[in-house]
Amino acid sequence: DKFIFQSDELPIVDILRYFALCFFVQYGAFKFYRIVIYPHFVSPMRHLPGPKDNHPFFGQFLKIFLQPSPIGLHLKWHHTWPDAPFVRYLGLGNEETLLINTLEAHREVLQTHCYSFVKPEVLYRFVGEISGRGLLFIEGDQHKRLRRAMSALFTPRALARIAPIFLHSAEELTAYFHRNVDGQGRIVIDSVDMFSKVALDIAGKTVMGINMNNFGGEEDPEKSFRASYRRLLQPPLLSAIISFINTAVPVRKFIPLEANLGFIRATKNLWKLTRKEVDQRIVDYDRAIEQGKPFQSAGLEGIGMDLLTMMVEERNKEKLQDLLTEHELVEQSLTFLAGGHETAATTLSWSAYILATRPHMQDKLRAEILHLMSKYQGGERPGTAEIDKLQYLDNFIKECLRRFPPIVNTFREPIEDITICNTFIPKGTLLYLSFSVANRSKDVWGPDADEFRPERWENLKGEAASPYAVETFLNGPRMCLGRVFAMMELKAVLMELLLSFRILPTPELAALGEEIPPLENPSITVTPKGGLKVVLERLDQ
Ligand code: HEM
Repeated sequence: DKFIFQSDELPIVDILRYFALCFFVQYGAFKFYRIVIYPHFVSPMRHLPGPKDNHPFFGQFLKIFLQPSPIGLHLKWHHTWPDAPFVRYLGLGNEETLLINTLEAHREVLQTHCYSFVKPEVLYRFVGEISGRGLLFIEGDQHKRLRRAMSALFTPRALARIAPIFLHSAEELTAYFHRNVDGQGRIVIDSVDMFSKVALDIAGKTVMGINMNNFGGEEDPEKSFRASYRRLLQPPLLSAIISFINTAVPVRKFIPLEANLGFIRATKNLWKLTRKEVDQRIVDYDRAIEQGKPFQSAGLEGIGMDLLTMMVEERNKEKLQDLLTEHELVEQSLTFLAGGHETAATTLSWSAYILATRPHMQDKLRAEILHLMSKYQGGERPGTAEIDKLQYLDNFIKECLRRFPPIVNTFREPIEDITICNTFIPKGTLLYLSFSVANRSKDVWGPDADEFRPERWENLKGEAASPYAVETFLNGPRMCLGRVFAMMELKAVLMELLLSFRILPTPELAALGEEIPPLENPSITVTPKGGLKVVLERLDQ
């Protein structure tokens, strides 16, 4: 009996062992092929130009993060092979990655063959946890449909309903500075932290019609939007490292360290807070309509209209309940909040840095604004259409967005084998788009591409006149939907600030001269390392 029992059992155990062994041998052989053999001896892209000093397993992955700047290595490769449409390098596990390198290659990927590319999962793991899937991550026909619906919120008419909020918030900001100046009419601010608060305050009002009150009151670290975003966007080093590893290998769920758990808690909190607002808005909006009253978000005090309410309006008007489900409204609100606030904040801190270190630009900008203001009296402010006509302000912000694009990079991946600029790219290859590479090409912008020169926008020539010469908002069907919105916001804040305050460098900043401050790395945004302090001095001082 014993013998029969054993002979029945053994084959199952043996079979399992055999399968396990086969699985591991095959997996090991496959990984060996993908990591060692394929990229070096088989890949059709192996002869493309690119760095060859690869680590046997990490490729260039570690080097990118050990640089003093998150954009340095890609810029260096661009300058080494300026004419190559793509620069090939190896990432973690020798994954082949193509840096989109020339203007033509950008146009082909983003416009001509836009829908042959999707955003890879790696990008979702990079920002999607914070921004939600929303319009940013939806693909193909679904994207076309949602984009059409969302575009209704960004027409000039729709933006005119939102714009007064920018001016109002900018006035609130300067009032806050006035209240907090010292006896000499000065206040030292960390522009990174301060503008992050400002931009989130504006996003709270314009996206969801709520007052996040980032300039006053107690902050509950577990509950406020601000605390959650700060935890996610300015994470402790270990948390940032885990996030970067998570983009390559999805390990987030398996790391029980506090640095990771804090990230997960902050993300959950953002979703919870946003869902609460969306659910409430749908109820309040429907109630107002039933009662025949126009709906107005409580946080806006009648100043303007927010995107969430406009989405609910649009969903009712156009019968879009299948497209704009409650879940979709949450995702979309998160996309607008995340997409709009840290980007604008980063641009404002770089603007403050430039204005503090280049006083002649500040004087010129203020003179232009004061000239416009001379037409208005008694605290009255021009509308956004008038502000938009300020040519130097426009050039200044465009140059800021060109020279300091706030986002480090984005990714694409072809959904089929494709040939772009005579380069065969197999399905699933990772394409890396560096905003700084696109915006700072010397071939396009000339030898002074790295200099900050607003005047260059007065007379764009040759390739610099192409929309693809600046990719800060991207181009083509997946271009940023909030571009005009963002420009209005930036102009309103800078205008108000320059009307009341002189921006001066701190002694540390003055010591840097025109040298660019060091940057955070790793980071999603191009942000000065450890913040960037400037002094604001009342103009009447
Ligand atoms: C300086 C400010 C901003 C910058 C630099 C910026 C940049 C970008 C970039 C580069 C993309 C494309 C990402 C990709 O496809 O990989 C994008 C997409 C998007 N942005 Fe912005 N953005 C800014 C402000 C805003 C604002 C204020 C909003 C909304 C209130 C917004 C909403 C969106 C949306 C909805 C998309 C997805 C578009 C689509 O895929 O169809 N952005 N943005």
